[in-house]
Amino acid sequence: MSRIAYFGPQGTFTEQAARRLAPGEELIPAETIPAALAAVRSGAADAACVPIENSVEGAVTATLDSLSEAEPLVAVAEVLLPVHFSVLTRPGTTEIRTVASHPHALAQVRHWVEANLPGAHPVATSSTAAAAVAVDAGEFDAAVTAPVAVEHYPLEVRATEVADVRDAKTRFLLVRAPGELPQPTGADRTSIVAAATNRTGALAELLTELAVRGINLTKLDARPTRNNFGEYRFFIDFEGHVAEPRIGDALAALRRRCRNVRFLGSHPRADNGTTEIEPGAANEDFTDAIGWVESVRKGAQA
Ligand SMILES: O=C(O)C(=O)Cc1ccccc1
Repeated sequence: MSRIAYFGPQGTFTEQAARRLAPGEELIPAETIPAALAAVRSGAADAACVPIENSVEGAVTATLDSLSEAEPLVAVAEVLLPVHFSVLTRPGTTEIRTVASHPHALAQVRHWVEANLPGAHPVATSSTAAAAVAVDAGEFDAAVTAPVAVEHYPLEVRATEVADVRDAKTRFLLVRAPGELPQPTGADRTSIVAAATNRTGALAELLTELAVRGINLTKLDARPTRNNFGEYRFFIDFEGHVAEPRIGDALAALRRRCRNVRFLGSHPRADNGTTEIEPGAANEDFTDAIGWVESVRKGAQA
């Protein structure tokens, strides 16, 4: 059985994602996202499940930052979960003055809280389930949690299906130490983090390397390197798998162009997205073109 570290404690959305991505495996809760990833780096876990992107709040920056630091890890699978919340209190609570949750959850229920719990103060906790733990301990009055949290903590459900934005979704990754990659499926996602050189047009050049090969971006985030003010790393997701000639060609170009490129994985997409390929940018076009250059070099044809 594999050991899967996940961003816990029990009852987080990430635990639900881990159950979907690694059914039947041993799940080990970690208190923070960096701790879940550190468990893989130290060998305490075989893989980790972490949130990466939310349809309302955007990137989960703790995940981006931890993936760009320390030993490289690669994403091997992803799952997309619908996100709506339950509001839990200690049984018998009459007055709600504080509402605790993960910042991504608080951001997604702000209007609901204003309308339904006027005057209640939002308080950030490390995860939605950590908010349930804190409410159970009497630290706060209400927790905004995943629906499953009530099965783990002795709290009462005050509201369900709470969400300012309907159909919000969060994408979660299963991350491992580098090793054998998942096979390409034809509907894959590749992720990298690149440090562009610090000069005019560097990011545009980097993106052009993808654009000229007809590669469709699915996400772009910038995060500070934390070393020099104004210096950023770019986290780029795009359609395709590194095993494909067109993607390999683009990665080789980025490797030439950038100060540093880290490969963060190629794996099947969970959003049923199709891969758009521009005319002249299909794998066969790349293979054919490379073959043609080789034959020109050998003097076989011009
Ligand atoms: O705190 C959790 O339950 C998480 O897994 C992170 C999160 C928070 C809000 C929406 C989706 C995921």
